[in-house]
Amino acid sequence: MSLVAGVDSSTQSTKVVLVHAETGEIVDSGRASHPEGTECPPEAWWEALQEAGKGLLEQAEAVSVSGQQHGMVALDEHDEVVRDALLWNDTRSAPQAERLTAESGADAWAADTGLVLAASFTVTKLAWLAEHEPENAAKTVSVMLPHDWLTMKLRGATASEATTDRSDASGTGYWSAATGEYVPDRLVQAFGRRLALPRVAAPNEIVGRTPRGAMVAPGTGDNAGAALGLGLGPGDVVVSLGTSGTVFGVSDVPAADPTGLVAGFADATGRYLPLVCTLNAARVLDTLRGLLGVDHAEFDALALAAAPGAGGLTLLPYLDGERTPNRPNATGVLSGLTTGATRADLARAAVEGMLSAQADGLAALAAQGLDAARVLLIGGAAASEAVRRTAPGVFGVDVEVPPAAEYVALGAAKQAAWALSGRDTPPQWNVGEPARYHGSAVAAVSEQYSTLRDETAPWASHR
Ligand SMILES: Nc1ncnc2c1ncn2[C@@H]1O[C@H](COP(=O)(O)OP(=O)(O)O)[C@@H](O)[C@H]1O
Ligand SMILES: O=C(CO)[C@@H](O)[C@H](O)COP(=O)(O)O
Repeated sequence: MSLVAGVDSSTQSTKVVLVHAETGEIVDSGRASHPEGTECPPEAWWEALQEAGKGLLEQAEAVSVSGQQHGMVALDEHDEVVRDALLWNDTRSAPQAERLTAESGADAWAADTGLVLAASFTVTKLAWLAEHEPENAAKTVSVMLPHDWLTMKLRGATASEATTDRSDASGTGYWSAATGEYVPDRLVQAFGRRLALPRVAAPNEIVGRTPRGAMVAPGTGDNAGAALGLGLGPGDVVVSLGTSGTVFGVSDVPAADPTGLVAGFADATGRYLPLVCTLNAARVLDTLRGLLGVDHAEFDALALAAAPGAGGLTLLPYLDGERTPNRPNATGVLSGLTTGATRADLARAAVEGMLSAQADGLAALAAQGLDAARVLLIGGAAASEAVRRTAPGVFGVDVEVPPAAEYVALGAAKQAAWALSGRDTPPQWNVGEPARYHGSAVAAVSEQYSTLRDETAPWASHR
C-alpha cells in the first residue's frame, strides 16, 4: 500500500503525518517546535520539517505542505531570503493596511481581491517593507508564502520555478479567488513595482519531485488543509482553535465582504473558503493558565467549576491586538472584577471570552449566507474539555469534536494522495466518529461579551 506524507508548518510547530494513501490511516507522525515571535527565519521551518519528518518523509511516495497563511517570504536575485519572514500575526503593517484601504476603498479591495485589508495580509507587509526597509525592498525580486517556500525547498527548485495554490494565493491581497488571477496592480500599489510570484498550480497537480523521487503536490494554506482533511460538506462550519481562531466553511461561490469580517479565500479543491480569523485563540488560555500557575487539566477543572457568566467576569481576549474586528493595537480587557471573584471565574472568563470571539465569526459567516448546520471544533485548544463543554452555550449550537488528529497535516496528506492517484476528485477518507457536545445558548455570556466589545471600541486602538 502506498504511503504519503502531509505537513502542517503552523505558527508554533511543524507536524508531519505519514498515512496510507488509499485509506488515510495514520501510520506515524512527528512534531518539532518553531521559534517564538511574529517574525521567523524560514530556515527554522526547514529545520523543523527535517526534524518532524525524520524517518517519515523517506517512506512517502508523495508529499504536500500546508502552512500558516499570509507570511511574507521575500527573496533576492540569488533566491536567498532578504529578511526574516513577517508572519500573519505581526501587526506592524497596520498603518499600511489603513493607508492602502483609504487609497482605494474597502469595497474596491473586496471586489478585486476578496479581502478588506488588515495587517495580516501579505500585501500590507510588502508595503511596510517598501516604506521601512528600502534596502531590503531594493534587493527583493520575488515574494512567496511559507508553504510555497517549503515546497520549493522540498523540490530543490528555484524561485522562478516556485508554485503556490489557490487557497494560499487568496490570502495575499494580490490574487483574486473570483477570477483565479493575480491582481498585479494591487502589488504595485503596495510595493511600488512588480515582483516575481509563484505560479498557481491546480489542486491535484504534481509540481515536482524531491531529490529522492517522491512526488510533490502544490500544498495549501493551513485552513484549506484542515477543510480537505475533514472532507467538509455543505452546512459544515469549522472552528479551529490554534494560535489563530478561524471559523470557515466551503462554498461554491466566492465571498467579497466589504465589512472585512469574512475573508474571501479559496479552498484546496477548486471551491471557496469564506473565513473569519482572530489573532487570539489558544494562547489566551495559555496566558491565563500561566497566570493561574496550572496545567491544562487543572485549568479545565477550574473553568468547569465556575458557573456560566464567570460570576460577572468578562475577558475581551485581544491580547495580541486583533484582526477581526480590526483593532491591531488593542489589548485584552478584564471587566467585572469584584472581591468575590475566584480563580475558577478567571479560568471560565478566559474560555468564554475566547469562544465568544469565535461566536462573532459564526455570525459573520451566517451574514454571508453560510449558516452552520453543524460546528466542528479542531486545533490545539479543542483538546480542552472546558472548551468543548462551554462551546455549545456560547455558540448556541451543538458542537462536534472529531477524533484527535492533526487535520491540517492530514489534509496535506490527502492532497498528496490525490495527486498520486491521478484522479479528478480527492480520496474519501473516514475520519471517524466525532464526540458530540450539546447545550443551548446562554444569553448572559453573549450579552456580557458584546457589551464589553462594543464599549471598548472607541479607545481600543491604544496600545
Ligand atoms: N489540552 C489543551 N487545552 C488547551 N489548550 C491546549 C491543549 N493542548 C494544547 N493546547 C494549545 O494549543 C496550541 C497549539 O495548537 P495548534 O493548533 O498546534 O497551534 P498552531 O497551529 O497555531 O501552531 C498551544 O497554544 C497549546 O497550548
Ligand atoms: O491567518 C490565518 C488565516 O487567515 C491563520 O489561520 C494562519 O494561517 C495561522 O494559523 P495557525 O498556525 O494558528 O493554525
